[in-house]
Amino acid sequence: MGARLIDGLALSRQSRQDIATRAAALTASGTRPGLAVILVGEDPASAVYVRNKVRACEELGLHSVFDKCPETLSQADLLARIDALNRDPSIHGILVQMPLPRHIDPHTVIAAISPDKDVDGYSVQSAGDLVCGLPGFRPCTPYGCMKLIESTGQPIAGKHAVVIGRSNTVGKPMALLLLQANATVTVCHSGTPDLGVHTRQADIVVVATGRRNTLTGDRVRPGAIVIDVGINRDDDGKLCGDVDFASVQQVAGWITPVPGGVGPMTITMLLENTLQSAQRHAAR
Ligand SMILES: Nc1nc(=O)c2c([nH]1)NC[C@@H]1CN(c3ccc(C(=O)N[C@@H](CCC(=O)O)C(=O)O)cc3)C=[N+]21
Repeated sequence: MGARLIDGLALSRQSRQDIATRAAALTASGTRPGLAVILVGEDPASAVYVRNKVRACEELGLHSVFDKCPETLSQADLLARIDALNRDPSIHGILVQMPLPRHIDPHTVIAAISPDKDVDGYSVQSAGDLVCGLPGFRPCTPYGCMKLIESTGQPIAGKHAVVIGRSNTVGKPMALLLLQANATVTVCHSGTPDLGVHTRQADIVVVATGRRNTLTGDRVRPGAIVIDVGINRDDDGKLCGDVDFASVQQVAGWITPVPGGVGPMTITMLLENTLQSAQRHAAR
């Protein structure tokens, strides 16, 4: 048997077609959605992701600005660049790629982005909107995970969901989105003594620890939906997730691959948030 694959590339392709159609309509009515991406430094993985984001904008007909800054950029200079983009009417979304060099404080940088251009959903305002169930920007990775889970056609309400990881960017917002969809939610983390006790009860497992082989088949309930947020390299240098795909795939009902699962949907939801921001801007 084996799990059915949740194809993040196929779902991305469908969703991006829909975003492109809505973006074209908004552009025709006078507002072309625009995204600014700031990269500080030379981290090779970050360079790949940022390039993918800018390319996705171009493919969908969105306006994009790519600001590539040297590793030595001062925090004051970064804040000045953000301030200019905050006031630029052609820009509806601002993304500062993480991680930042050590001399720059990420919280200060996120707080400098105008809350109505926070398409990453990283600001305290966006986090508060999510906690309170108000409309606002949802963080792209957990937002994409929700779309991947929904694409199975299985109901979320009433299900037991286990989130492994508690980061501000993935674990915490993921738990809140699942809660909003009426799942019963357990959050596990590095201080959880026995992960399997929880994951064996789960109808849905989202793994976001950044560690290979966090979840193995013996800790999965037969038929469960497994979403793998991780991006790691195995001993051969090949891209792999946080899930031991070979063993989990034999037990689970559905599973996302790495690559081709959560990654492409993260970028798709960034485009969706940018479009929504431009729509809100046009309505004002
Ligand atoms: N301000 C900010 N916003 C982010 O959204 C953000 C960030 N910083 N910092 C880093 C993480 C990571 N992230 C990814 C997005 C797409 C893929 C992606 O497309 N992955 C492809 C593979 C790409 C490859 O070949 O390496 C896939 O999974 O199929 C991966 C990772 C966004 N992040």
